[in-house]
Amino acid sequence: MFALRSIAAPAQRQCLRVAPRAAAPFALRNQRQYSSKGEQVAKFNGIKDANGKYPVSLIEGDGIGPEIAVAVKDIFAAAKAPITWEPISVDPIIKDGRTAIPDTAIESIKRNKIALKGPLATPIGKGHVSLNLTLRRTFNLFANLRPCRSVAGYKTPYDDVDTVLIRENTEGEYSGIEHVVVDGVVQSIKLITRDASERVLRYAFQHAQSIGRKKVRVVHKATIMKMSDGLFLNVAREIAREYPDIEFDAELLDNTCLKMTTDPLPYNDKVLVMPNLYGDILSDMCAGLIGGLGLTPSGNIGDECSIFEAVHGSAPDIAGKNLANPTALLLSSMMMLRHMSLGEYADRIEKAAFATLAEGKVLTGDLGGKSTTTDFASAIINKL
Ligand SMILES: NC(=O)C1=CN([C@@H]2O[C@H](COP(=O)(O)OP(=O)(O)OC[C@H]3O[C@@H](n4cnc5c(N)ncnc54)[C@H](O)[C@@H]3O)[C@@H](O)[C@H]2O)C=CC1
Ligand SMILES: O=C(O)CCC(=O)C(=O)O
Ligand SMILES: [Mg+2]
Repeated sequence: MFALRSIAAPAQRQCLRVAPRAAAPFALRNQRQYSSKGEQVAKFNGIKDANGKYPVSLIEGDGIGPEIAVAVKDIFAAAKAPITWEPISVDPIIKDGRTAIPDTAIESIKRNKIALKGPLATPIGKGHVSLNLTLRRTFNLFANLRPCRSVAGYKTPYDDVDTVLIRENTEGEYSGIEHVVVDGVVQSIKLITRDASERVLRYAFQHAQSIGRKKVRVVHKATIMKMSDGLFLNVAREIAREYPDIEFDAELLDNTCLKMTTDPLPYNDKVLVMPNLYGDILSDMCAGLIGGLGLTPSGNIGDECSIFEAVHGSAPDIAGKNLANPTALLLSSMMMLRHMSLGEYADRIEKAAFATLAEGKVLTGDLGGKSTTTDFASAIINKL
């Protein structure tokens, strides 16, 4: 039925028209929400504005960010989603010698309790600390939820991929604690704490329950990082005892990479949870299994507020050319709508987006098409 496309040979990719996959939307549907301490908390409790709409802080971001943000805004407007965008700038400032985001941005996100974010570029080797990390730390967004599902109509060597990856989001290898020991010798500290491990692991078990998965797997390298990954793994074993109905096991990261790229389907019944950098890398790898970074969403989940963003970065190689695929940010905004209990809008928009992808007539270059970001957004709007 499908023309086989090779991830390694994008030039030979073709699209076929197929019926859209039955509505099986991204995570957070029927989501129970929990605090980092594991208590069930009230659903999203943002306050509507005078027009009866929820204000959402919007960080358009760098590179392709503004282009894909316009696409999402146009689609939301066409779907009459009850959202008022509140654009904010997170241009870095230095506060007490550290990279920080401006107070106006912090106030906006705290007030609205929710934000949609485009990609933010990080300078290499020098300059400010990653603003993505700064946001996650500032708002204590302790879990990064990264689901990845095959898209009907876009054929890759792997059919029906449906992985759910949860990444510790505030410490680990991303701590950025580095110093020069002596000239030519630097040290970088991977910080793992019991507290941060507990809250993300508990979230992983609760998320597994809420989406009906019976298995949680920790991905680690405690053979080598015996103390840091060892602590994460030990905490996982402790938390697992609180969830006797969920099967728990652990796997070494390198083995996970091998197995997922050989046959990802055995991962479809599991929730994977892991320290920060492993989740960063594995989530890009998973995107590769289904057709690339243009397709994968994510949510940074915290107790007070949550920020939704694509897995991808600012894509400087295609920025400013109207070539980017807005699907990843759009699906992130669907996760956001479901988080806000606005699932009926998410269902409608998602159906139109998946139908457009499945039809294969209007696709961006990353999926083998020739259409622009704007054309793709218009095609979705036409289906709404
Ligand atoms: N959460 C965030 O804001 C993230 C930010 N970054 C930052 O982004 C910058 C660029 O990083 P890269 O390594 O180039 O990774 P990237 O994710 O920006 O791009 C990797 C490749 O995927 C393609 N791609 C990404 N998103 C796409 C989309 N929506 N449609 C079509 N193609 C897409 C790009 O064209 C590029 O070939 C860096 O400064 C990095 O620090 C990287 C990852 C996440
Ligand atoms: O902050 C950055 O520069 C990279 C972030 C990243 O790769 C991610 O969140 O997946
Ligand atoms: Mg990444």
